This record gives sequence, C-alpha cells and structure tokens, in this order.
Amino acid sequence: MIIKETGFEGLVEMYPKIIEDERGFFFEAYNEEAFRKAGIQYDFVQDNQSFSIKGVVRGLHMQLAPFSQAKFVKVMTGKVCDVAVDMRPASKTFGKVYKCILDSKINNALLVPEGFAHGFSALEDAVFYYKCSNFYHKPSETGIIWNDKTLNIDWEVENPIVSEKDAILPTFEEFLEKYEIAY
Ligand SMILES: Cc1cn([C@H]2C[C@H](O)[C@@H](COP(=O)(O)OP(=O)(O)O[C@H]3O[C@H](C)C(=O)[C@H](O)[C@H]3O)O2)c(=O)[nH]c1=O
Repeated sequence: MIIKETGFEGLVEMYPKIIEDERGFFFEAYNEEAFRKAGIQYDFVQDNQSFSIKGVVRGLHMQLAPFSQAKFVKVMTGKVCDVAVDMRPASKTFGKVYKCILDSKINNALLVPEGFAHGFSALEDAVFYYKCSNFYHKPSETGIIWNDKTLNIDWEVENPIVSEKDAILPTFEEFLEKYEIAY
C-alpha cells in the first residue's frame, strides 16, 4: 500500500498493492494492521455503499461531534471526483478544499478524517463504497451546499443531479454562523 500525503493533516490518498496473474488481479482492500503501521487508527463500525449515475453530486455532508465520522472511501466501479473540505476550526487548512479522482481502474482510496465535509461527483456511473468510524446519526447530520460561492468547487460535471436534501444545505458562511465558528 502506498500512502500519499495531501498537505491536509490526516487526509491521505492510498494506493493498494495490486497482484496480477493470468486470472485477473487481487489486492487487500483494507488491512487494520497495515493502516496501524501507517499511523492510521480508526475503529470502522459501518460500511456504506451507494450507486450514482453519471452527473450526480452527493454532499457535502458531515456528522457533528460526538457522531463525527472518519471515512475510508473508494469506488468499486466507475470514477468519481471526490471532495473533502477541512471544517476543523483549529486546522491550518480550515476551509480549504481537497479534490481527487477515485477510479476503479486503479483502485485508489481516500482516508477522510473526522471534521471534514465530504462529497463526490460521478464522472461515470459509479458504485461508491466506504467505511465509517461512527454510526449514522441523522440528528447530527449537516453539510454545505455543493455550489457554495466561497468554496467555489469545480465538480467536473455539467448541471449536476442533486437530492432535494442537498439542494437546501447551508452555505459555508451560513455554516460558520450556525455553528459559531470564527473564520
Ligand atoms: C448516510 C446514510 C444514509 N442512510 C439513509 C438516509 C436516506 O434515506 C438514504 C440516502 O441518504 P443520503 O441521501 O444522505 O445518502 P448520500 O447522499 O449518499 O449521503 C452520503 O454521501 C456523502 C458523500 C457522504 O460522505 C456521507 O457519508 C453520506 O451523507 O439512506 C442510512 O440509512 N444510513 C447512512 O449511513
């Protein structure tokens, strides 16, 4: 497994060691010991899977403490533009956006720490699969609207398909005001 730092504390891209033979290929999609040796220690308690047709944007979502979730995210099929926004007030990269392409052709993954707002756009029809370090807790769910002017994220899709719930998420500024975060 190759780990690539991103410049955001705790946010790392991961590239598994893929073993190919005449049948196809094999790789360890998750290994707690390998993660621990890499300094990544989460007790993942819930795995989620979603399917998105090309052009969908899901997010930006996060759960507030004490239900905040670290996520280990990847695609099983297809390709997405994955986005993580650092919403940790004490972080030197607070309010900064990190984007990376997750592609089932190379099986890369992203470890998103607690305190990040997370979303993705489906660049192709895609099955998205991720491990969470805390259970789903709807009352603590929040997020930021996908087309927020301050974050100004290029999702790399035209006229995205967005859920009714996501279409009314707060802006970045409204989020700061709602949760009394100085910026
Ligand atoms: C997240 C979640 C949702 N649900 C139910 C709630 C709704 O009835 C349905 C769809 O939920 P939602 O529209 O929030 O699903 P996504 O838009 O894919 O949300 C996820 O997508 C972005 C990219 C994330 O990073 C979050 O982990 C997660 O919020 O599944 C559950 O039953 N359990 C869960 O853990």
